Amino acid sequence: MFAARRAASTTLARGFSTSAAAPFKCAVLGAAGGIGQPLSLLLKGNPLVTKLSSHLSPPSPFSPTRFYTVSPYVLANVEQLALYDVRGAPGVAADISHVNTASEVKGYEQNDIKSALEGADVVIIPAGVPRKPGMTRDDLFNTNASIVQTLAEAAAQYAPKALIGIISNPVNSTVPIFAEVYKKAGVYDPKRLFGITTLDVVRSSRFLGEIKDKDPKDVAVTVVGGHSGVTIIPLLSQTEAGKDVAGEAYKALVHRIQFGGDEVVQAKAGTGSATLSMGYAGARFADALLRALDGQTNVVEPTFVDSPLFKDQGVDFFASNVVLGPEGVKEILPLGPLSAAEEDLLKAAIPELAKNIKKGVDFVKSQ
Ligand SMILES: NC(=O)C1=CN([C@@H]2O[C@H](COP(=O)(O)OP(=O)(O)OC[C@H]3O[C@@H](n4cnc5c(N)ncnc54)[C@H](O)[C@@H]3O)[C@@H](O)[C@H]2O)C=CC1
Ligand SMILES: O=C([O-])CC(=O)C(=O)O
Repeated sequence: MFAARRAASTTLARGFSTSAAAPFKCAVLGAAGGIGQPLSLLLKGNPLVTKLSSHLSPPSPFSPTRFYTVSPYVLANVEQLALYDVRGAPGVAADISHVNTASEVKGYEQNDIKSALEGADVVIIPAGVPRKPGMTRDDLFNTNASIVQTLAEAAAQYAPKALIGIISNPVNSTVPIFAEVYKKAGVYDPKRLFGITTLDVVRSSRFLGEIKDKDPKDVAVTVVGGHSGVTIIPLLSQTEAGKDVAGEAYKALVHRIQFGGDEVVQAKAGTGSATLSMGYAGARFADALLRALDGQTNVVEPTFVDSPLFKDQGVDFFASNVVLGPEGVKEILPLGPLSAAEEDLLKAAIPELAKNIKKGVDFVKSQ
C-alpha cells in the first residue's frame, strides 16, 4: 500500500505540502521508553511547526544542522507511525495520535511486532536499558545484546528491506549484532543498516558554539569513529569555528564531546541517560533517511555503518560522513585531512572499536 501511494505522492512531498498523501511508514521499536516517546512525538510533528512549515522554503541540500524542530519532510512524508514496545506502546500511540498532523499513529504490543514492522520503510530502534552512574555503555551489553538480537530477527523476517537506525547501546556492538543476525537470515544488505551517532554531532555543534559564542546552526562538526568514549572523534580541524581551538581548550572540548553522555547520566542520578536530546537527534537522523528515500540528493550525515575505511585494521564498522540515497548508503566519504591531534584520537579509537565490534559479532556467532 505504501509503495503504491509513494509514487503518486512524491512530487507533492517534494513540494513540502503538509496536505500531501504521505508515503512512508516509520516504525519505532522501544517507542514507550525515555527516548522512544520524544522521538515518536517529533516524528509525529508539532502542530505549530506544521502550521509554519507551509511557509518554510525547502531546506538546503546539505546542512548537518538543518534539523531545527520538525522537518517538513517528516510532516509530509510519514504516513504511518508504528509504535512498538514490550510495554505501553498503545498508550503512547493514543496520546501522540491526537497531535493534529496528517500521519496516522498505531501502537503495537509485544505479540504484534509483525504488524508494526510489515511495510515499514524506516525502522528506528531505541529499545534497551540505559546506563546508571558508574557504568560504561559496554556494561549494557549483556542485557541489550539479546534485545537487539530479538528485534533483528523480527525485522529480518518482516521488514528485511527497511532502512534500520540503531540507537540501543552499546552502538559499537549492537550494530554488528544486527548485521550478524541479518547475515544468518540471508537478508543482510550493508547499505541499509545505520548506527545513530547523531547525538555526538548535535553535542559537538552545541558545545563548540558555546565556547565560540556562535549559533550552533552555523557550527557543523563531523564526528567519526564510533559511539562511546575514546571512539568518538570530532573533526574540529575541518570546521571554521573549531580549527583554531587549541591547547587545554581543545582537550576540554574533545573530552566533553566524548563523554557528554556521562554528563547527563550523572545529572540524572540513576534515573537514566540522555533521552530528550537523543529523541531530537534520532528524529534528525530519521528525517535524513526519509529525505534520502524521497529522492533528495546530497543528504549527508555521519553514521556508523559497515565501512571499508578501516577494514584493513580489523574494524568492519566505522562512523563517517555518508551520502544517503533511496537504497540507504550511497557513498561513504573519506575522512579528509586530519590534524596531528585527530590522528592521535584515531589511533586510540581503532583498537577499542575493533574490540567492541568483535564482541557483537562473537555474541551472535557463538549461538
Ligand atoms: N545512540 C545514542 O546516541 C544513544 C543511545 N541510548 C541508548 O538507547 C537505549 C534506550 O534508552 P532509554 O529510552 O533512555 O531507555 P528506557 O528504559 O527509558 O526505554 C527503553 C524502552 O525499550 C523497551 N524495550 C525493552 N526491551 C524491548 C524489546 N525487546 N522490544 C521492544 N522494546 C523493548 C522498554 O520497554 C522501554 O520502553 C539505551 O540502550 C541507551 O543506552 C541513549 C542515548 C543516546
Ligand atoms: O551515555 C549514555 O549511556 C547514552 C548515550 O549514548 C549518550 O548520551 O551519548
